[in-house]
Amino acid sequence: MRIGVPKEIKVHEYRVGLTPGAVREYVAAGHSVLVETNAGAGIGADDGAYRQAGAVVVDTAAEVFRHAEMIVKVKEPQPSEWVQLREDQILFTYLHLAPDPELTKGLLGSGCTAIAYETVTDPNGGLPLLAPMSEVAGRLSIEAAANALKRSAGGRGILLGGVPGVQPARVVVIGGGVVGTHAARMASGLGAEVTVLDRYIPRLRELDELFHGRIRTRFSTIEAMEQEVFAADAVIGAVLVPGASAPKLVTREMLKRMRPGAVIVDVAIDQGGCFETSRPTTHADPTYEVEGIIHYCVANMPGAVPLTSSYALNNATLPFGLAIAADGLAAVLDNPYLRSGLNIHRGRVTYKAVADSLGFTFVPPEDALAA
Ligand SMILES: NC(=O)C1=CN([C@@H]2O[C@H](COP(=O)(O)OP(=O)(O)OC[C@H]3O[C@@H](n4cnc5c(N)ncnc54)[C@H](O)[C@@H]3O)[C@@H](O)[C@H]2O)C=CC1
Ligand SMILES: CC(=O)C(=O)O
Ligand SMILES: [Mg+2]
Repeated sequence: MRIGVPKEIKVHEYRVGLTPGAVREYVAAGHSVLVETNAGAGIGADDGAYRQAGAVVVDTAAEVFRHAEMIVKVKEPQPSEWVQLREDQILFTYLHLAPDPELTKGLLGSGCTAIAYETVTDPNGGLPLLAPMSEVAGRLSIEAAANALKRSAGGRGILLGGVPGVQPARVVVIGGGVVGTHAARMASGLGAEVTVLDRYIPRLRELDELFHGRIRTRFSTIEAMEQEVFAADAVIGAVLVPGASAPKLVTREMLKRMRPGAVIVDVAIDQGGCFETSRPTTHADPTYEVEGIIHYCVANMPGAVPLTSSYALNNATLPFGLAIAADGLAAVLDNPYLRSGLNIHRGRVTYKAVADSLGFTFVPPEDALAA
């Protein structure tokens, strides 16, 4: 198969769909790889490194989109990218369609087959292609909170870990999955007081074991949420209902009862965010204030640490990308992980939570692929 890797064009997005090492694996398996010039600049991989790995380096994204049978990216296609997609093409990348009707319509109109990293699902309900970036974003969320809490940034001026004799910050993490666990690990490691809210009790048990009592866990009810959020210095939004728009768990009214200068980091913003007042921001201008609360809502947090993130992402995507390259749509039909990753195929929405969120008719992947 001919694989194409355009340079990422989202604001301050420095990751790359394939590292030179991943290119080498595709080439070793008999595929050809087209890479846009400078696609790897953000991870210090120059065109020479890609050529050495066996890629053909081309001058423009247009050449990549014209010739490739499968496009491998990181972020959801931007408008100038989705207009270049076509019916016989496979797109393999993060999509986050539920909060994005324009992108969904664009992909439907292109006729392409779009497989979303974030809904590729293992037999236990785990999300193996989301997990590595959730690990990164969870860890970064505490750095973001620490920065925004500084007085010079508009925050309360509290140091996460405090110092001997002065109490540390209270960090509340809503959602104890991958993002939440890694946020809790960083925050407790820095000495903050950490509480994790989740509505899945087995997960709370696992966290209790994992942290040996160094964090508190609470079952997520409206009452628990209010008590924790009102007393928090920083709140991390880390919930997920796979593929669906995030539930709005903290309202604008609730912000009025929070501590002035407290910070919210809405990691779930890529699925629409779990705070009523969240709107996507970029690394160029990451924060804004509502009701005296600093909001950090960057939808591509791992893009800030592209070296770590690109390698972590490629480790996870490589076997699936190779399977698609080997067998095309047959791999998507046969492999249950990839079947659950299929979000769009030839003008149909094939992921139920996306269809439900946006009001489209859901067509099961098996039916869409058989048509
Ligand atoms: N902004 C960014 O750059 C990035 C954002 N993310 C996003 O972070 C979010 C979380 O991802 P993961 O941790 O991987 O998901 P996950 O599936 O591992 O964890 C989600 C957790 O939320 C819990 N949950 C669901 N509804 C809840 C509710 N109403 N109240 C309390 N808990 C609830 C679930 O029980 C689960 O434990 C996703 O939206 C993901 O796309 C991930 C990576 C980067
Ligand atoms: C998961 C995601 O949205 C990201 O890594 O940017
Ligand atoms: Mg997005």
